[in-house]
Amino acid sequence: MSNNIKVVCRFRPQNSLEIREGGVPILEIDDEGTQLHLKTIVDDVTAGYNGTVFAYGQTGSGKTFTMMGADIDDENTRGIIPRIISQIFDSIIAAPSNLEFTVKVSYMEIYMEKVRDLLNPSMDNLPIHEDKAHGVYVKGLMEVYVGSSEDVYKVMRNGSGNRVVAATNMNAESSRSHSIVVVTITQKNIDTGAAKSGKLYLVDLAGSEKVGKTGASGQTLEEAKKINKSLTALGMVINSLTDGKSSHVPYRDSKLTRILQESLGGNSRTTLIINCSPSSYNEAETLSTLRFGMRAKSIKNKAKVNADLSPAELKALLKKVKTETVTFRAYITALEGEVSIWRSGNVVPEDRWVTMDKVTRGEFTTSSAASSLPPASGFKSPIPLDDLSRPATPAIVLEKDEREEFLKRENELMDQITEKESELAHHEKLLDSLKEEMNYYKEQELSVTQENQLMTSELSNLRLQLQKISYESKENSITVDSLKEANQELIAELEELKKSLIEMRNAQKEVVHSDKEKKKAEKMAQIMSNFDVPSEINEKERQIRDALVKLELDGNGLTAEELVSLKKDLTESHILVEQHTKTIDLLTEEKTTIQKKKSDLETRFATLEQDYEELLDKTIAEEEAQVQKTENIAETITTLKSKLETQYASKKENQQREIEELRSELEKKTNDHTTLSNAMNDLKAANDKLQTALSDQSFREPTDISEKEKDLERMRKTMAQQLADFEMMKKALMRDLQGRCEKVVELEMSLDETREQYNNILRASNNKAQQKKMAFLERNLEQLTNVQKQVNIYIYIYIYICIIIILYTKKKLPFIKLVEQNSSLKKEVAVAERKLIARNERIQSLESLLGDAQEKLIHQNQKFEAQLQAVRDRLEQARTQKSNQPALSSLNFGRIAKPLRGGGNVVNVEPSDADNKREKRSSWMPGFMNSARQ
Ligand SMILES: Nc1ncnc2c1ncn2[C@@H]1O[C@H](COP(=O)(O)OP(=O)(O)OP(=O)(O)O)[C@@H](O)[C@H]1O
Repeated sequence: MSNNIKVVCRFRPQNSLEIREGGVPILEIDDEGTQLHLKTIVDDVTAGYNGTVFAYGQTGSGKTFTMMGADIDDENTRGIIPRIISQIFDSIIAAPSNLEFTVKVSYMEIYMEKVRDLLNPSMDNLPIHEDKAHGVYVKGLMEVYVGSSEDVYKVMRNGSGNRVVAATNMNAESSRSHSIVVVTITQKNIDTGAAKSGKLYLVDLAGSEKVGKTGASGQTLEEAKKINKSLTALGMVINSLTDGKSSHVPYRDSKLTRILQESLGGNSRTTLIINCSPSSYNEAETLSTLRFGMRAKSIKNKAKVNADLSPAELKALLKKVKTETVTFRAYITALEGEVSIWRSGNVVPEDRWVTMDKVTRGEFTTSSAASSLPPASGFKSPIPLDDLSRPATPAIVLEKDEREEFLKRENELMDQITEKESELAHHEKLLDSLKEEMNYYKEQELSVTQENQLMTSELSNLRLQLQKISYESKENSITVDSLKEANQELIAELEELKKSLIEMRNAQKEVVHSDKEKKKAEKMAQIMSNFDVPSEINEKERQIRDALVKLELDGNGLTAEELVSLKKDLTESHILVEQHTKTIDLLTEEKTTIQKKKSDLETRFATLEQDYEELLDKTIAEEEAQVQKTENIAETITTLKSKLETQYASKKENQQREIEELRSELEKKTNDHTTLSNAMNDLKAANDKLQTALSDQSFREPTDISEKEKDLERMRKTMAQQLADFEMMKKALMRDLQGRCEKVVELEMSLDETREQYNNILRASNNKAQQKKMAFLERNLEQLTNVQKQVNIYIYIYIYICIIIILYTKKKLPFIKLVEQNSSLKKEVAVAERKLIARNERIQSLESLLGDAQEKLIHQNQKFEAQLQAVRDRLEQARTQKSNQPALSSLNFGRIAKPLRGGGNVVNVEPSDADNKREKRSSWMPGFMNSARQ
């Protein structure tokens, strides 16, 4: 019984894009035209018919919205598929209780012209097979047993998550594939054993696209091309089915049409939903879609119940077939008999012509048929040998065996094609990964090249630097040499300066010495003027001498008493003189001590002077060092200053103390001198007295003159002796005094000198001045450094010119020139050799560095490759695991068949019962991990 494809149309409201593009609604739908009931198709499928519902339309027209709905869990917005599923289970519940149902669900998509199992996405290129028992089916597609709508929803949620969608200008979530949900319902009458099975294809097609509108590019564009190509193939199939002329229907032109072969002109009750946009913006597409629907509407399908007969029915059928066979055999035999008569040239009267009716009525017996001739070759049975309920592919009529053979061969070829495709895809992937790898290596190579270039430039920079440094070092060594020479010159100059300084100092010393002498003389004169004692002594002496002379002249003038007293006086004088002598001794001792002290002081002074000299030298040396270092100048100066201050203070203190001591000694001496002068005065007075007494005596007692004369002579001699001694002592004392005074003057002058020197040092060590000096010296040094080369060059030029002049005069220029050139060349060669050695060393080190870097790179590459390989292995492993345990972890319920009993009872399959039942239904076996057809 033929049945036309039902076509319904759904218009969605205008979307924001259409409104933005100025689209306006181009149709009106009345209230009654808004509802669609698809319960009939559900009943058909549960009754054993195949059914198909598919949505067709341009992209964004609402196909997915129609088929799946906005929300599968929302009663109001869920689409046709969940509603149909729900109705299927409602129908099962409503069915008689002697009917047992099983429901299986598969979910696939055709993406980029490859069949991909959405419940086991690793299977992304499944082959399409066809055989007599199953018709067209996808080999290896997972089928999940479900027991309720919820189970189906779960499966669908799972599968929908694996669908390929992408955003286009026309749809934020555009399906890039045709998705097909297959629900297989098997019904078994437990009373009769009769079974029926119906397949429901719920198809959400990918939308046809105008690339200009969708803005597809890259992968999306590739997808669009494939989508449009398969939709064109669908259109061609529909055209072929409906134009009434085509003998061939191109189902095999696309995977979509091949899978939907039964739905289009075959064993299926099909409903096509046309999804359209109401907007003028998509007017052309809407019209085209509507035309597609119109054409599809005229496709005639031949749906039949897919029944598995019960044993009784099969027996009856067998009996019937056997009877028919006997009849046909008799008919054939009768016909063959007739044919043989005709062939032998005889004529068979018309009333004897063999007909089926006559055979059925028994007019021709089997025995008579058996005696007839065998059938002629090329004889073909008029009985249709194939089940023509399914569209014949290929169109040419084939023998049953041939057709089976053809399908078998086709299946094999399909497997091979799929295998090749998978292989191709694998190779493409490999190619992609290799390309990626190659790109990576290219990048690496680029980076390495860049690095190499960098390193090369670095190397050349380093070489340049090396050359520069070696050149600079050479220059520096020359500079050092010239500086050394300059230094030596300066040292010599310094020596000369020192010498001249010493000379000047000596001259100055001499001048100072003469000045000193003068000053000394002046001072001495001044001091000595204070010591005018000798005149007094001389006076006394003169008086004594006069008295003596007088005594000599008037020898008898003294009395005995006078003489005694004179003697007494003389004795006293003698004692006094002795005392004075002692005092003089003491003074001499003191003088010695003072002299010693003086020498000590002189030594100390000399030491101080030496210290000063050393200090001065040290200061100069330090200054020189400071000039070189220009560091810690202030500190050094401060230290130096403080040192000098301390030294000066201590020196000053010592000298002050010494002066004080000398002054006190001088005072003491002055006191001594005063005492001595007093004693002299006393002595003078005593002498006077003595003279007086002597003069008196000379008048009164002229007797015993000779004795007295003798005594007097002795006394005179003694006194003269004493006087001589005294004079000597006086002279010595005066010398001593003079020496001391000289010393004092010298010390005072030395003190002045030291002070002056100290002031000089202070002036020299003055911070500001020192800093200025330092700055000056620094400037000098800088200038010296700056002009060093020039100076050196000038010096060299000068020396060279001098040498040339000298040599020229000696007429040895050419030879010397050669020698010079030779030596300079030798030097250059030596420098070049050294440079070369250094450069080679540097190159070697850089090469080793480069080698290291390359090694590192190779190592990294190897590491990366190993990592990549490991990742690949892991990926491969994961894929294998996934394919071995296909997506069932989330779909555990699908591993075992869930028979449902009509009336709403779920068949309670206890393990043992189930085993018993499974003996009858191999597809329900517990070990049935993947119910896909193999
Ligand atoms: N009847 C409708 N009422 C309200 N909105 C709708 C309707 N039909 C579709 N839409 C909305 O239009 C947009 C596109 O719908 P959908 O994704 O179903 O289109 P499609 O035909 O499947 O597109 P494609 O072929 O690109 O996959 C969605 O946002 C959807 O919610």
